Amino acid sequence: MNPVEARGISVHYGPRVILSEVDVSVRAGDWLALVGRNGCGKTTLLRVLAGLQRPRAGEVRLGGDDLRRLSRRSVARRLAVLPQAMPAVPGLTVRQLVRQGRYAVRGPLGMLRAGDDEAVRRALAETGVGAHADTPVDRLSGGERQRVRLALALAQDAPVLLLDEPTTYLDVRHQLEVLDLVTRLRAERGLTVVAVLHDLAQAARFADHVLALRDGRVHADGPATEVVDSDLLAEVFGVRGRVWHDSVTGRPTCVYDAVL
Ligand SMILES: Nc1ncnc2c1ncn2[C@@H]1O[C@H](COP(=O)(O)OP(=O)(O)OP(=O)(O)O)[C@@H](O)[C@H]1O
Repeated sequence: MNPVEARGISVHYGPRVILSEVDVSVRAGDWLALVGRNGCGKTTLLRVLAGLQRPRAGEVRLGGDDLRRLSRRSVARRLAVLPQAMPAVPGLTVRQLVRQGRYAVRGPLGMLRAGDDEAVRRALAETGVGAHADTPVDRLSGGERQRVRLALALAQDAPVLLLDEPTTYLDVRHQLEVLDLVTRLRAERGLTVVAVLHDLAQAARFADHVLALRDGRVHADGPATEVVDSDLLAEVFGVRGRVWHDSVTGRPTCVYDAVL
């Protein structure tokens, strides 16, 4: 049973069709990257998979169970979402924020237990922000904040991680740091990852599978090593570029040459 499966997802905003009959299938332990131009519906699809948005048509199944029949808390035990933005509460410390991940699992009136503190401690340590546990989040750098966001999602101890543009606003070093961290956590925790990524080169390097959206439909879906090529660059992003397979990693590498 796949941890995440979606069939025939359609989303409309008024007369605008954002997604049309989109299928998504993510196997346990897999990393799927959602790619496509700005505004093509990547975030919308991620929100549908997370149960944060109801599609007009289609269904999502988590581990074989219909998402519509699962409680919010039960969904939180199966998947955690790293959102594009975090609530800006002045003075809120890193530990206080990351603890919210446990409330997602327990519910707003749920009492936290000893195991919850351990889950928070582990999430802080794994993301390298333990030293900042008592620092207000608003005093951290962008790179540190992104790791705190990841810690917040990890504190849920869910087997599936949904990431919405985890590298936005980060310099190239911090982008790699976050993607390396996700790679490591995925191996250590056996996580399944679905990530919206803006950069096709990063998707090709880090993800096993790539699903490219175009005009609200799935334009390509398959192993990164097979799907990412210069045709995809041209058809999905409107960019002329070169793609070759790195001799060391075997992964596709992209260079962007010109706008088509
Ligand atoms: N609540 C809404 N009401 C109307 N239109 C919306 C709403 N939310 C999103 N849209 C539109 O739906 C389209 C898809 O948005 P979405 O955020 O899913 O795209 P995206 O591929 O994630 O974009 P980006 O790469 O720029 O983040 C966009 O054109 C957006 O303007």
